[in-house]
Amino acid sequence: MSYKIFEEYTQTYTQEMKNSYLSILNSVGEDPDRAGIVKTPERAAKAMQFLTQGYEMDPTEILLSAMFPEDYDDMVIVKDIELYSLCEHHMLPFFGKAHIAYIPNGRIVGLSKLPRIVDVFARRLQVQERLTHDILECINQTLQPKGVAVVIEAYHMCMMMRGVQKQNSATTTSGFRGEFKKNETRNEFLRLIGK
Ligand SMILES: Nc1nc2c(ncn2[C@@H]2O[C@H](COP(=O)(O)OP(=O)(O)OP(=O)(O)O)[C@@H](O)[C@H]2O)c(=O)[nH]1
Ligand SMILES: [Zn+2]
Repeated sequence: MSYKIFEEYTQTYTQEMKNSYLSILNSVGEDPDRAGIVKTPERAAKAMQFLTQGYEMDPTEILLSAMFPEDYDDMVIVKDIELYSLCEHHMLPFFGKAHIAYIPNGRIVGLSKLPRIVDVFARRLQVQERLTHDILECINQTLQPKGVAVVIEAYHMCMMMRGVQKQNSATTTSGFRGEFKKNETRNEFLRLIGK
């Protein structure tokens, strides 16, 4: 897509979202012309575009852009990667941390690319289980390591500020492929991330 077409597409999309937020303001009983919120439909549209920008990004391309041949074949762990996503049921935030490990199979990946792909998948409407598997499968299929593991711990605002209203219940999801299916390897990873 050329820059000009992309700009037009973004502007159309912003305008559509702006109108939607305008009608939400009306629906909640607000006066959309009130000074404090007159620009809110546009701000909210831009915020939502930011929070869902992952649909426009290609995580495979990100990993492929920084893969290097290397003989290291022990565990690589990047832990405590903060994430912010939106649950697809209520479009309310869920947030927490991802921990990722892999065992290289002749090549390594630039470390920053792991948090980058977490963001690509987190900045879409998600459920925590799918987010975990999206990250896991992307690394498994693109890097083809000897093993890969992903653990996500998150708090869901839809369970905190509404609905069941539980403030301290974190949800943990995990996925393991290859070598991490073995208890010994999996336990080493869980110990190193403090679980
Ligand atoms: N499995 C899973 N469920 C989620 C996630 N985020 C939100 N949910 C749940 O999605 C469910 C949607 O259930 P519904 O009964 O259709 O919606 P609801 O009436 O708003 O449910 P309550 O939240 O219980 O009030 C709720 O149980 C949420 O807690 C997630 O990442 N994974
Ligand atoms: Zn929800």
